[in-house]
This record gives sequence, C-alpha cells and structure tokens, in this order.
Amino acid sequence: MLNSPILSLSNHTPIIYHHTPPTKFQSLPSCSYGRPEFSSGSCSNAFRRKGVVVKVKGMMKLEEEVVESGKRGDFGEGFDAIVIGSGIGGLVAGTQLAVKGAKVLVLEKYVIPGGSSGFYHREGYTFDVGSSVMFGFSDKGNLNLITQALEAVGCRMQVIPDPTTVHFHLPNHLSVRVHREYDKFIEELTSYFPHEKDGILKFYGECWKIFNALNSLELKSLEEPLYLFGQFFQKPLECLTLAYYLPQNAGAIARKYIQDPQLLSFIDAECFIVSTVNALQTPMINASMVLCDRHFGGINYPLGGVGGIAKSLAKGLVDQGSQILYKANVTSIITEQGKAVGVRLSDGREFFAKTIISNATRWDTFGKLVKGESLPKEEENFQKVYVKAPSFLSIHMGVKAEVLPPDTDCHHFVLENNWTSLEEPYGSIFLSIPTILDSSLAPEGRHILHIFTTSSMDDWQGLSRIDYEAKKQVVADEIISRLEKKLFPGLRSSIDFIEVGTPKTHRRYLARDEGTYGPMPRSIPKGLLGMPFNTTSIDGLYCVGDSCFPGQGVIAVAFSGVMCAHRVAADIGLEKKSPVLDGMLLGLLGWLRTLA
Ligand SMILES: NC(=O)c1ccc[n+]([C@@H]2O[C@H](COP(=O)([O-])OP(=O)(O)OC[C@H]3O[C@@H](n4cnc5c(N)ncnc54)[C@H](O)[C@@H]3O)[C@@H](O)[C@H]2O)c1
Ligand SMILES: CC(C)=CCC/C(C)=C/C=C/C(C)=C/C=C/C(C)=C/C=C/C=C(C)/C=C/C=C(C)/C=C/C=C(\C)CCC=C(C)C
Repeated sequence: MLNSPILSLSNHTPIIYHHTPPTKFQSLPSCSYGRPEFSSGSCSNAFRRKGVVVKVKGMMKLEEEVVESGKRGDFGEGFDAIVIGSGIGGLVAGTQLAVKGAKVLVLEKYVIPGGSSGFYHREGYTFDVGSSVMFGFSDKGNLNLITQALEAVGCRMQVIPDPTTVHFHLPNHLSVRVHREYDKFIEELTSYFPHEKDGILKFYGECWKIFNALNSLELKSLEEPLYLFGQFFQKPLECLTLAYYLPQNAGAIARKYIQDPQLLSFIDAECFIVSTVNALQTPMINASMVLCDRHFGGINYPLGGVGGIAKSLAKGLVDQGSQILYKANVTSIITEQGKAVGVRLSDGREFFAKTIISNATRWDTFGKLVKGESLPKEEENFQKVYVKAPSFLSIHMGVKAEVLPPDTDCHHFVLENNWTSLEEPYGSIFLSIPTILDSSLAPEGRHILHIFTTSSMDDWQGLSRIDYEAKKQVVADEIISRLEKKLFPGLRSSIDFIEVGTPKTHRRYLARDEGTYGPMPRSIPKGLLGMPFNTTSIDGLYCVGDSCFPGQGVIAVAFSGVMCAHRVAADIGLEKKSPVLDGMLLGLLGWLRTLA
C-alpha cells in the first residue's frame, strides 16, 4: 500500500519536516565526551597490566600519535589486533582483548562509536540510532553480557528498569503486555488463551530450561577446544542440553504444545521483534535467551541513552592503553601469502597487526574489503543459508508530552489487522518512547518517539532527490496516521521535531550493505547450526558482529565479541591453546555447518 502513488497527504494536517540536514544522521553529532550528560556511567581511569596498576592519560589520544605508531614497525611489533568498526561487537572484542594485555587499534568510519547502537543530538533531544530495548544489562547471572563488558574495563552505567519489555497491539484486539514479572505475563497471555494454558506453560518452560543451561556456563569461544571441552566436563547436562537445541527452532517446539493459530501467530510476533523472521525460522536458543532474560534480569535502559554504552566501551578501551581512530574508513584488508596482515584506509593510510577483526557485515567484509580473492567456500555456504534481512525506515520524533496517555508503556509493537502482514515491508510498526524511562533525553514537556518498520533498499533506489524526499514524507505520514488511529489520537498535531531515515540512510551511516538489519535465514534453518563463528578461511582474519553466531541483537553481538576476543587471544598467545585440538574442533564445526 505504501508504494501506491495514490496515497495522498491531502486529508492530513501537513507535517513540517526538517530538511536541514536532509537525513537523520547527516549533520554529524559532535563527539561530546566530557559533557555532563555522559557522566551517567563511571569508568576507572586505571588499568592493570602485567600486575601493575598504571594510570593512563585522557581517553582521546591524539590522532597523529595513532597514525605514527600504527605504521608497520613503528609500534614495537605493531598492533596485536586491528578492529574494523566500533559497533558493540567490535568494541566488545577490542576491549576484551585489551584487558587481556593486547594492543588494539579500532578503526571507525564514522565520528563516534556504536554503529547501530550509536546516538545523535538534535534540538535538545538525544536519539538512539537503533534499538532502545537492552537485554543483558542486569546485575544478575552470567548472561548480562553488556554489564560484564563494561565492568571488564572498569565502567558501570546507571540503568532504569523497564516494567514492560513490550506492549503488543495485535489483530483481533489482542493487546498483551510483556511484564517484567514472568507470572504476570503468563497470567495476561493465558487470559486470552485459557484453553492453551498448559501449552503456554510448556513452551515457555522449555525456553527456561535452555536459558538456565546458558546461564550456568562461563561464556567464551565455542571455537576454542580447551574451554569447550572443559565446559562439557564441568557441566555435561547443560552442554548436552544446548547441543540438543542448537539445530532447533522455536516455531517447531511451540507447535508441539500449542494448537491455537492465533497463539502461534503471537509467538511468531514474539520472535519477529528479535529476529525479523517468524518463530519457525528463529533458532530456539536465541528465542529462549530473549524470552527469558527479559524476566530474569529484566530490560534495563541506560541513563542518558543507549549511546552511553559504546562511549563507555570506547573510553574503557583507551583507558586500557589501546586506541580508537574515527573517520577511518577501511577500504581493504591487506593480505600477504594468504594471511591478513593489515588494512588500507580510503585516504591511503595503512596499518598493520598480527590479526584483523572485521565488525563490518560478512557481506561487506568479503564483498568489499577482501580484494582479489574468490569468495571462500565457507562464505559461499553462509550466503546460501542466510540472506541480508531488509533494512528499516525509521522516524525519530519529538512530541508534546500531553499526547501520550498516562501509563503509556515504553515499547510497543503494532500490527493492526492482518497476521499475514507481520513480515511484510511496513507491515508491523516498532515504537520506543525512551523518555518514558529517562526524561533527560528530551526538552521539558516533550517525549521522544522512535518508530521503525522494515523496508528494503529496492524501494528507495533510482529516485531523484525530490522524489526521495517526497516519498519519505508520504511513507512517514502513513505510519504516523496508523499510530494516531491505534494509539495516540492527535499525534500529528503534537509533533515538535521529525526526521526520517531510510535504508539508504542506514547504509550510509552504518556502513552496512543495503542497510541490512543483519542476516536472516533463506528458508527454515537448522537452528544456529549454520551460523559461522569468528574465524574465517583467511588466516589472521576474524569476523565479529551480527553476521556471526548467534546473530542479530546487541547482546548477541556482545557475545560474538567475547567469543572473538577469546579465540584471537589464544591465537596470539594470550590464552592457552592446543593446536592439535584446534585443528580437530575447527574441522568438526566446519563440517557441522555444512549440514545446515
Ligand atoms: N533499528 C535497530 O534497532 C537496529 C538496527 C541495526 C542494528 N541493530 C543492532 O545492532 C547490532 C549490530 O551490531 P554490530 O556490532 O554487528 O555492528 P554495527 O553495524 O552496529 O557496527 C559496525 C560499525 O562498523 C563501522 N564500519 C563498517 N565498515 C567499516 C569500514 N570499512 N571501516 C571503518 N568502519 C566501518 C560502522 O561505521 C559501524 O560503526 C544488530 O544485530 C542489532 O541488534 C539495531
Ligand atoms: C559447539 C557445539 C557444536 C556444541 C556445544 C554446545 C554448547 C556448549 C553450546 C553453547 C551455546 C551457547 C553458549 C550459545 C549462546 C547463545 C547466546 C548468548 C545467544 C544470544 C542471543 C541473543 C539474541 C538473539 C538477542 C536478540 C535481541 C534483539 C535482536 C533485540 C532487538 C530488539 C528490538 C529490535 C527492539 C524491539 C523494539 C520494540 C518492540 C519497540
């Protein structure tokens, strides 16, 4: 419908769009380190290296110093690792290595860290670029990977507990709040499906079984045999449980217990918001992780905005004696005799290191950065099983506070009439209102509405500048009308500020091929079996981020960062390793992936 040229704005009060800058990320937010709003977290300025506590200077090392020291031979033996990109995946890999004593250089194309988990300021508003729903940010258990990543570099952020993970507004007046308290959520869901009470308890109960197994493990690289076999030895039941569920998907398990098609569609929506695909295509381990963590540790929002996480990690990295360089656009990975040894930037500079870690997507890494090599077999297999998920259309708005009814929840998912529209472009609407939790993000009397919906690059190609801007306006207007009708009457006239980003915006500012949200299976996958880990077929080159195991999600890429750092540390001699067992395990994992 949104592609239809007959969709008109005529019956709406026109919205004033801000055209300077024309797209949301275009006028760059200044890097605001040291501003009062960033004091929400605290980081220790001391680090321990070789048993000595060392004081380091301020976080922003001079760029020239990095440029000089990064050249081959100028930095002692060079860097231990270069990380391409400072998304959460790259930053976690970098900081974890830095605390193990590695010299790391992070190269970021943009002017601030965070990638999809970045932020920007406009007219008194602090907007999160991507998701505002933070899993893994509690102070409980082993799966609070964001908390742990920050703690590793001496940082702690103040968080605000979210009482409701998401409020679903679904077809047939199904309105379900996912309460922080598990029993309250089950009670609410069961009130709609009393005949399926047993099935509901069994399905979510199976999720808890997996979550508890995950939560009992120390999480490190599944590609490192000494660790993996050690875990099997210490926690055999838990590891066997995870191995059993590794090739399974949530939808198939839900169907063992639940018959009601509407309830199965609800479970599809539960999975869709974290995987962009339905339950039949969502790995059971990933579904269990998110469907339980929201009740176990709860969803917690960082005071001052999601951008604070990346800023704290970047500061922590520098505090550990490693470095981050902004406006550093890597255009190629330099290989010598088949081994990755360095990178070249768009301005011609070259940096060298023992290992190269790419936080760019695998499509970008192997399609653009690795030159002159045919696509390795492993990557070919990955691309056979996974395709780029569509991108997003996002609307960042500031609105008058009175338009929101009292007790409005922070996160909403809206699919009005038809379950079949769930996965269609513009079919369902995600909405976050982070100012419900943290009013400091907006001027007084205002709220932030961050609205997004799936949209693919094809829809935005080949338009003139004028047509592109006009189309943004039409599409955004339609989404706002839908929200006005479903949730907030008077929304349009309450708008104080609005910026619209398209897949092109995401591609440009996040450097993700076609602005993709991440990988999604082409058909029904074998759970997580086909998802590659961090090593690649190029010696010395590793990948990290959402096109690695376990996939999309801030907590998921944080885990990928932890795994990557462990594997790299073993390979550069900072952790124990066994070359014989390595060969066997990597061979076995490679073979398992071919079964997917
Ligand atoms: N709307 C949303 O909610 C939303 C959107 C997208 C992603 N996300 C989340 O974030 C996760 C992605 O995190 P991630 O760690 O994989 O990566 P990321 O995409 O967030 O970050 C990658 C970083 O690498 C940089 N980069 C890419 N290519 C580069 C190059 N050639 N040279 C220098 N820098 C380069 C980018 O500028 C970016 O900062 C997703 O899985 C998802 O959960 C959320
Ligand atoms: C190796 C072999 C063969 C075997 C062995 C066995 C074992 C031991 C295994 C193990 C395993 C493991 C450890 C695993 C792990 C995993 C994990 C950690 C996972 C995780 C995951 C996560 C995820 C997926 C997440 C996601 C999230 C997301 C995406 C989010 C998003 C959000 C959004 C978008 C928002 C929404 C909004 C609204 C509604 C507004």
